[in-house]
Amino acid sequence: MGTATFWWRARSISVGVGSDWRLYEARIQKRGIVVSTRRRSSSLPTLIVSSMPYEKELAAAKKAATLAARLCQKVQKALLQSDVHSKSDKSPVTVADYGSQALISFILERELPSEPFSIVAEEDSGDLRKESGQDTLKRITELVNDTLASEGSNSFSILTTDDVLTAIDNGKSEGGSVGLHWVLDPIDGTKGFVRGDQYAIALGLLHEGKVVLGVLACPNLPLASIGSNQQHSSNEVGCLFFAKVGDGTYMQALGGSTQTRVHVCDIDNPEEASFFESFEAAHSSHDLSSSIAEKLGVKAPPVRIDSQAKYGALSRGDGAIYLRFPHKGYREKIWDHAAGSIVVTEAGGIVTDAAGNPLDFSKGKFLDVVSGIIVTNQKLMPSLLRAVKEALNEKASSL
Ligand SMILES: Nc1ncnc2c1ncn2[C@@H]1O[C@H](COP(=O)(O)O)[C@@H](OP(=O)(O)O)[C@H]1O
Ligand SMILES: [Mg+2]
Ligand SMILES: [Mg+2]
Ligand SMILES: [Mg+2]
Repeated sequence: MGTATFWWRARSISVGVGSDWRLYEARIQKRGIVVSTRRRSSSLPTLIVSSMPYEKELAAAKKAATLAARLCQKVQKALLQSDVHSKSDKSPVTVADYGSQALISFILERELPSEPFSIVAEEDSGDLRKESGQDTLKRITELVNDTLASEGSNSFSILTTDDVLTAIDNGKSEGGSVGLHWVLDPIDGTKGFVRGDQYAIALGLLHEGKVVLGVLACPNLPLASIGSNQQHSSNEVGCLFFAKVGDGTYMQALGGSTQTRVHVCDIDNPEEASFFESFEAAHSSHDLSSSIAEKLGVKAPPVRIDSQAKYGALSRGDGAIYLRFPHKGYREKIWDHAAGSIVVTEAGGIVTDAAGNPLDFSKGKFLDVVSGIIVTNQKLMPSLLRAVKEALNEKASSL
């Protein structure tokens, strides 16, 4: 008889019976749990169970977001007026938006062939299927193929215009509280992108309605801190933030390989804190956030930048607070917060609505929040919540 042995490591459990497992091995991989059975011809079985949750999903997401960032950088450099389209909500949608969505959808499906594939994404192919969209569709297809060719593999696929439409429309999933769903904003901060400022490629993964991993590619974000009063000799830009549930948040240079673990700042005195908000006053009330900042005693002026780059910057301690108060009637979408929120929470921060409730990503594409979204570290959250409540009450009584 063989002996039974248990090994415990940080994230794996191995149960072994017997000592020689050279002759047979079968692996079943399901939802990040690797189960291996190994036996030798004399039939002593060995069962190894190790948990590496979402490891391959994270690798695929980083690859997809990095390539999409390359595509977006190319377009932003050569941004032509004709690349800007108008959708019913009047937000500019660029060739890069569609190209990024098609590329990410294609790469995720290619890299994870054994998994059921579902993406909740911002764009759909409606306009590109019209006669008037044909030139744009050709341009997108060329861009996607050029980017795939730049991946360096000899056997890259060449996508047709139909393949591109199909890849974009993979993003029609409704999400929800059951199973695995990718959540994609192919360019978050489209207005910043068109202006030549900050934007992000934001990709998250939901499992049973909870965000379990997130990747944020921020091609124009400096690698050095952007907090107020910071001066750095390096002006290198391009950051990739990524986080997996229980594993912390990391940052690396886009296209680089050295990763650094990041943490939110540990300031507990609001007078030393600085805060982020949207560049666009139409997306978030600047008046309300300045009233909150005043109540808290924040001295520094707001840092206004576009996109989920704010979550990334906060996760590495560039600023202490992010305030977002959309104007009446606006409903938040999950792709604007899924990746950013896990990047911050895994770095030690807290993301809630204005009433202190955690964000609920399990209800489909909308993210219904009370009044707005607030983000900060553990120490500042109680006083921030008090200031938010006071400012909202004052606003309500002045109406
Ligand atoms: N009226 C509004 N209020 C709040 N958010 C809005 C808005 N109109 C658009 N947005 C969202 O704000 C996002 C940009 O965030 P930020 O203001 O932090 O830069 C946009 O993402 P897209 O650029 O992906 O469309 C869009 O989803
Ligand atoms: Mg948009
Ligand atoms: Mg967005
Ligand atoms: Mg977008």
